[in-house]
Amino acid sequence: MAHKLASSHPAWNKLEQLYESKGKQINLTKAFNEDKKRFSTYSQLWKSEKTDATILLDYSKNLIDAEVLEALVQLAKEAKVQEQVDAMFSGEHINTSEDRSVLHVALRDLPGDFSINEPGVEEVKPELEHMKSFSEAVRSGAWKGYTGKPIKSIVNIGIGGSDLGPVMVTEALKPYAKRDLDAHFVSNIDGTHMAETLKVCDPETTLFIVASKTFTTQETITNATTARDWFLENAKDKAHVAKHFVALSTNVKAATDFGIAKENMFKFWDWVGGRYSLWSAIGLSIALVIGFDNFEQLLHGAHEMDLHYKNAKLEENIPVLLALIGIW
Ligand SMILES: O=P(O)(O)OC[C@H]1O[C@@H](O)[C@@H](O)[C@@H](O)[C@@H]1O
Repeated sequence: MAHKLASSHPAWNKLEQLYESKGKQINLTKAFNEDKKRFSTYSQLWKSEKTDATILLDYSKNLIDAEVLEALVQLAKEAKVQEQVDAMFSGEHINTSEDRSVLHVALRDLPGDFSINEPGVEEVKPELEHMKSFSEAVRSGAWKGYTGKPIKSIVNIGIGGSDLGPVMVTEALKPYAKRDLDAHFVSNIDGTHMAETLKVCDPETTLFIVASKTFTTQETITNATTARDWFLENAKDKAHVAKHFVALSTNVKAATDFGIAKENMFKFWDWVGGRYSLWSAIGLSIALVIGFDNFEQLLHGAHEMDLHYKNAKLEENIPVLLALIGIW
């Protein structure tokens, strides 16, 4: 599908005119005083159909009025947003720069609502099963380090999408965390980040998670090599690496060359963009910290929002409204 600049659509001109004629003078205090229903007009309560979760989207405090909102929705129509959404869910290659599908929504479609036909989608559930058995073994203490002790610290080594998503979710969901399992995230190429982390870790009880879609990212491979050298200084025998290093990657060959055992690899697919990868095997650190059942709940919640995004009309579509207001 050909992409056009947003500014090439007629609604863009309309928005520019609206901004000049009144948009830049919209005053919130005045707007609320003049319209007692402003909050209810420009807010939306989303309710889950499966749980008691609700999300209140309050966009009444943005500098918009009915005419601006209408022009923004018109822009979405002219840009064929709905068609693009449908193209994404049907596996079309909307990632035109890499000529790939964009199917992170398949990672959380556990009920199979979207019937996505793309190689790899059928592997999502077996991979989740692998994450479940592994994370449960580590959390219960059944998974033992090379001297027979249970794991006490995990260190996720990754950068960009292979770091930020898990960092954000484990922080946000801290109340669900297993408190006797320390989680560290090392992303920085500055050796201090790894050195300071290793100071508080014990090689006998530390699990390293090398998270890299490509497994070629310089920062991550450098940090992973530092971690492996540190580990082997203590453990001596390379055979022990299998108990302390796992890989999350689409590049099985490079992870094997690094020395990761096949059964310690958690894979995902090239249709998972880096910035959306926390829902894939990249989320292993999340499952370890909050437990696999909670990780699965996270996937279910995201899937419900995917259903809303796919099915709600543009005027009531929470992600679309937020994106449009972002443009304004
Ligand atoms: O997961 P890997 O392949 O190590 O990439 C890590 C990060 O690298 C950056 O350069 C960007 O491409 C990010 O989108 C990506 O998440």
